[in-house]
Amino acid sequence: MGGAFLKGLSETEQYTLTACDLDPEAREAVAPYCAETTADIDVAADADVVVVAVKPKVIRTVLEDLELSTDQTLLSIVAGVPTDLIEPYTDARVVRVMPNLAAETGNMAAAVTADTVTDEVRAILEAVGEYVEIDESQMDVATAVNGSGPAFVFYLIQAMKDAGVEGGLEEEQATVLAAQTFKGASETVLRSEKSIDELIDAVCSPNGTTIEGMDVLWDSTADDAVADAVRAAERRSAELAEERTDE
Ligand SMILES: NC(=O)C1=CN([C@@H]2O[C@H](COP(=O)(O)OP(=O)(O)OC[C@H]3O[C@@H](n4cnc5c(N)ncnc54)[C@H](O)[C@@H]3O)[C@@H](O)[C@H]2O)C=CC1
Ligand SMILES: O=C(O)[C@@H]1CCC=N1
Repeated sequence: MGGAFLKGLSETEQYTLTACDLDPEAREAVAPYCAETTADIDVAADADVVVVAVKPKVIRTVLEDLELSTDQTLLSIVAGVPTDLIEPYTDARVVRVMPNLAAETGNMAAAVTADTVTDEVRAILEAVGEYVEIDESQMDVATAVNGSGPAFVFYLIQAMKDAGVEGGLEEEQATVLAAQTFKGASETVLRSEKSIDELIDAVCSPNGTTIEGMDVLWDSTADDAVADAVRAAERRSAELAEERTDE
């Protein structure tokens, strides 16, 4: 996720980016997008904003090694680790963000804690996509919707693509048609003033093809399955917080 963030930010040419990772392969992978890559965490002392992008179980070690001052911002993208567990380890202002992998293409959906976000962080998030400001109590569900969400959408694109292949399309043709359809539909939802129900209605020509497919979906439990997936991810995000609290 840190690599996706770096790649997206590098495209904007607005930031001087330094990547710090213990793994040489990880450093090599992001080197084209950074001014510097290093294993030396002390470089963080020179940054205005320090993004912590390690796995939840590693964050404490990293926080113990980071020495930041009050004029710096520590932006944590670590799932399930609340601000109040991070703050005791640092003098920096702590802002919690749940990003997603689409940062890489400048299409990230992110959620950020409203009571700690600064204009500096807003500018970073805006540079690589769209963000919403939420209460930290909503972070677990946001983690499920937009953090884990890309995987759920990949799954749905695959289901649509597979149906296209089964109907006779080439694998590549079906992939382009399914993925571009998700992309176009997403743009429509973001830009249109119509509700999603009104948009569905606009695609359903009277006695046409879409209404036949929609009747199948409306009669199915597809929406329940999606909601169950979001709830399972949300539960796991809350569990991660509890596991951290236990330590
Ligand atoms: N993968 C995703 O789509 C998203 C991930 N996140 C969050 O981002 C964080 C990272 O997740 P991933 O990128 O999936 O994991 P990852 O395992 O791919 O990346 C973590 C990186 O941290 C490095 N690392 C481990 N210990 C370190 C240390 N002491 N100092 C410096 N670097 C160290 C590892 O070498 C690795 O390159 C997690 O907390 C996750 O919850 C949040 C939103 C989306
Ligand atoms: O699966 C995970 O735990 C991370 C957090 C959100 C997306 N990936």
